[in-house]
Amino acid sequence: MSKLIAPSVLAADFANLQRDIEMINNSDADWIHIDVMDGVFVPNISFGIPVIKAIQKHAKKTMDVHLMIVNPDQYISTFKNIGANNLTVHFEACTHLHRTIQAIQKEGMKAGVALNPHTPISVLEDVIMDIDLICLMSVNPGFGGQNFIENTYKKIIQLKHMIEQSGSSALIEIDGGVTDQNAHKLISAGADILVAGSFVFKSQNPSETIQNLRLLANS
Ligand SMILES: O=C(CO)[C@@H](O)[C@H](O)COP(=O)(O)O
Repeated sequence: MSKLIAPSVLAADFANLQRDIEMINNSDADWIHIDVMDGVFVPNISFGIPVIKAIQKHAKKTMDVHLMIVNPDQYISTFKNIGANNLTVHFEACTHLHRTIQAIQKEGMKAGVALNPHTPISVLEDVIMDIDLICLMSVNPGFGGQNFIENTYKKIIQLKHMIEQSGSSALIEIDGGVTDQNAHKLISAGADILVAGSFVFKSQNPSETIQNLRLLANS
């Protein structure tokens, strides 16, 4: 399977959101990554339902929605209705994680589980067969533009091993501090999807940057 690039619109220009979504549509990007932050689970607030509805009107790529919120269960059908294809919740925010995964899949979406940098991958042992996507946070969630945490490589290797041993088909997504300096190494360690916000949107030519990341990921 070819490796996927998911630009994170957290770093887009919100005053020109349609332009930036169309840039993603016309680029080599595979998914569009959408970060929802509630100011409770993480110390920042990003955007919510009305903005995602506006994104849906223009987005032509898979909408990969990452919830950094407490009580995600109460919004699952709402996110389905506004176009989410993948819905990722945080392990640290879910009391009944298995129930949450089932509820997401029942709505016809792919279910993802995200782990904060301090959370060991061993917490996924009993749900690994049930999830479609694991998002390893390679920065502390809440903000774009942070430095990549090097310990992530070790976690990718451990997770890849767990996936192979179990026979799970879950994909590994890396989120935070992804650049052209670490993209190839992340894929070599076992990553399947790279989320990149600042590196794409703060570059001179975001479309070319996406193309370059995709080449590096698949080289
Ligand atoms: O979830 C998050 C941050 O909490 C990410 O999706 C960021 O949007 C990644 O941004 P960069 O580190 O690539 O700027």
